[in-house]
Amino acid sequence: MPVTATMSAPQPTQIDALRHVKAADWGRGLGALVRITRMCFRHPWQAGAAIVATIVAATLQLTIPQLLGRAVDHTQAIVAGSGDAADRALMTTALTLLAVSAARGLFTMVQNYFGESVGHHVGYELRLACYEKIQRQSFAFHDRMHSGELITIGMLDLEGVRMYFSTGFIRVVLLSILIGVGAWLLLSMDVGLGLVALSFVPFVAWRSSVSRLKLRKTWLELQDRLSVLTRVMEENLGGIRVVRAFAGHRYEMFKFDRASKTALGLAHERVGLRVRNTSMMTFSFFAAMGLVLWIGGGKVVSGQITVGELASFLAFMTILQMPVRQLGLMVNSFARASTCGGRLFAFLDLPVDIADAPGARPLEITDGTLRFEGVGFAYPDNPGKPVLEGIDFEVKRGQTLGIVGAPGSGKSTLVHLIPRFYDATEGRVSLDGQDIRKVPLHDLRQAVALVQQDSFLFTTTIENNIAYADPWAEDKRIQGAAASAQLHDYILGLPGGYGTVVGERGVSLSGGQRQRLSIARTVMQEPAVMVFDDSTAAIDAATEQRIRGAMKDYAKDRATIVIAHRLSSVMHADQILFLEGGRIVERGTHEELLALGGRYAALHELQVRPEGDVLDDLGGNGQ
Ligand SMILES: Nc1ncnc2c1ncn2[C@@H]1O[C@H](COP(=O)(O)OP(=O)(O)OP(=O)(O)O)[C@@H](O)[C@H]1O
Repeated sequence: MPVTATMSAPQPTQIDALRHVKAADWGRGLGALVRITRMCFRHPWQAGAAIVATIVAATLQLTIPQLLGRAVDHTQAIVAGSGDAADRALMTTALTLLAVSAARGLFTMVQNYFGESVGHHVGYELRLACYEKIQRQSFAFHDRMHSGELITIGMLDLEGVRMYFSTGFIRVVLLSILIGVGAWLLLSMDVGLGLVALSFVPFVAWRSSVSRLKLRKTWLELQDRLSVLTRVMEENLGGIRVVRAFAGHRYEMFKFDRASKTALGLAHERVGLRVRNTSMMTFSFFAAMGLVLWIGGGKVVSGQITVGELASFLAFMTILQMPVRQLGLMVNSFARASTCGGRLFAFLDLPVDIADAPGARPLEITDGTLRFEGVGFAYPDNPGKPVLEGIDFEVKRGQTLGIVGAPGSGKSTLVHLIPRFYDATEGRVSLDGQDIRKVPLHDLRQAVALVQQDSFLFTTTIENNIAYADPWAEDKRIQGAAASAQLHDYILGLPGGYGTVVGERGVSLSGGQRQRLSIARTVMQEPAVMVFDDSTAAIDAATEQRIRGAMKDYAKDRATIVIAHRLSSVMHADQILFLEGGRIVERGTHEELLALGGRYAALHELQVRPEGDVLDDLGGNGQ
């Protein structure tokens, strides 16, 4: 009975929403900040130590201006001839100042160390979670999400979240104490002068926050540009052969230059903004300082305050200047963490559509029979257009099923349903009677091996590439698998033998050698169902036959599916399916299909008869 898939795939709209997480999404941003803060406090010792150290360091820092003021007054007393008592007082104050500065340095060190440490722990946990999510997401997700975008989330967004604790949270504690208590101390010394001394604070705090938010906006745009640049570069490197073959370097340079120019423009804008704001903030600070000197000087002359108290005011202002300027950094850190965290968590929270069903029972292989019953499938981005319809077949252990059909007829899609790269949208796929959606994915993928069209190789030794499914396999087994794939002698001829490292994406091997290496890798897996998806296209017919001969015994223990455009690759199969527009339009053995005189027979005719004869039949003679 047809079963309709019920699991919820990440909908295209969810992926688009993730792509467009904006700074203005306050609800999501606030949620992200709460979540990051909770993650930070999952390391209570480090977080607690950082907060306590921050409070102590800030308190110590606030005593410095008062000590300085006192030292100035003692010095004045010495100058006025107050004698030994003033001398001793100056010495004590100087030593206290030294001790307070050293202690403050020490606590700042503890604050930085543990603050960073919390960030690194959170970064580590999120990095693993991201990587795991990427591994678990379905092909449907990866079809829609470019790898450059995933790298941006996993690297840049993660960095924004990682920095939050030390540059955002801890800074709130530090700035609250420094600005709050500092302002109170200033005002309690002299309200009028205190207000003048603090006059630069609102302006600098406002400028710093506004400019940081503007810088943040340009940073987000820059990040978008950088992600485009990464994508262009990644595609260029991946398709370097196509670029060279088509002499496409000028066009590639044009694309890269266009993206780089926008990034350069944004970088200039950012520098301009920063320089303007720094100058304005510095000016307002020194203007306030000038006023304090002017008014405070008058008060000293009139005897309302001492020189030491005036010095304290100036020292307080200097100490306050930095944290007030850093308000912008703090605001930026919050804004960055909320957007980056919003996007990161939106990604981490996306549903995984292809996953173990609740209560999945272990897969039990008995007869090794694969069955498709009324299977239909449509890709998620085009649900109204089925790519497969009404697919029924059965293939047993020891049997071979051949699949042929024009490009785009749905052959690869069909076999991608077996290891659940995608889930059928109609009907049922079963292995030994067990619905493949109801068994653990790990069991299923161990039982199904797929040699794909694109034979991807890891940048490691040939031996490691072959033994990917079983890294602890004995050399004998690895060499046996290579021999079945007709690759053993070739590997022995290489300078490093099985230890030869194949280059990035296996570029140092030819297409046919790469395909044979993928076949050897699949042989190592010892699956119940083995699928060759046009994986001998780059191998000559004679070698392919030798591979088939060498794998005869091996094939007895498993069901084999072979997709091929070359009919000699499938004519030996127990059953051949001819696909057209996602439907099986013919089925039978090679002989039966030839006798039928339909599409398969026509294709056979095309492949075995000389080209001239075929063109004659088609109404042309090739002239
Ligand atoms: N990831 C995808 N997302 C959306 N549509 C897809 C995707 N992959 C394939 N298609 C579409 O599904 C149809 C069947 O493609 P499929 O790759 O299964 O054909 P095929 O018979 O294996 O072709 P070929 O012989 O060229 O490998 C095609 O129309 C293709 O455009």
